[in-house]
Amino acid sequence: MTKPIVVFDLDGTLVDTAPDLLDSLNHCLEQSGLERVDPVALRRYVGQGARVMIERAFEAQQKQLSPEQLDWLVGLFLEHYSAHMPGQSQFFAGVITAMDRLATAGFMLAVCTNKFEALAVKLLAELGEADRFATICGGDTFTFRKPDPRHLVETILRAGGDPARAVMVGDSRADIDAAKAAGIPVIAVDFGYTDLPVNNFEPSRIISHYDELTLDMANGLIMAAAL
Ligand SMILES: O=C(O)COP(=O)(O)O
Ligand SMILES: [Mg+2]
Repeated sequence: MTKPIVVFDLDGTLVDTAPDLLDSLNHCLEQSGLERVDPVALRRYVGQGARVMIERAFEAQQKQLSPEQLDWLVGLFLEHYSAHMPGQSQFFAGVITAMDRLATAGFMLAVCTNKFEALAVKLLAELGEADRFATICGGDTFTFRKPDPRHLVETILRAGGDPARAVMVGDSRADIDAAKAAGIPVIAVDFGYTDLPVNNFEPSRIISHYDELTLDMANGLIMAAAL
């Protein structure tokens, strides 16, 4: 039988990337003559990739943004973010041990993120963990991205997994909505980047630390989904 799979979101779920996203976003805003944003505001802008993050920051300051200027800023963001990687970004507490536990028990692991694929691969490689994932799919890997359920389903298929034996772990509405629309159970972490608390989006489970992501939890969710 196909191995079961756990698919992780990246920003705010696997890795605490906020300080570096904030630095690079503020670099872009400064270059455009806008005010810098703080870590609290950043949580409202992250989740749909860099392009949307920049658009949201402009909207919040009621500043116009032409398509050409947005393209230029996305390029500037990529250049700055990529050059400073891995910066201050770190895996969340307990997640490496949790992934070890899952892999030892026969689970495949994958990443489904709205970050650009190249940035996600580079970040995980620089943190020394890219090889443990069967696949790393970004917001530009397909023609659709979370909350579109196909982003998650296609990630699972690319990893060689079965969507009927899968669990998603995420921090935002996009993750939870994608998983629910795909009929895949979803564990939400409550320490990630979201403006509203994750319980509003009704995930299958909520955890506050990766010690709570046990084999029983993952197996139980897959079994319940099959009923
Ligand atoms: O960078 C973003 O905006 C979103 O990235 P995530 O899907 O890994 O949370
Ligand atoms: Mg996230």
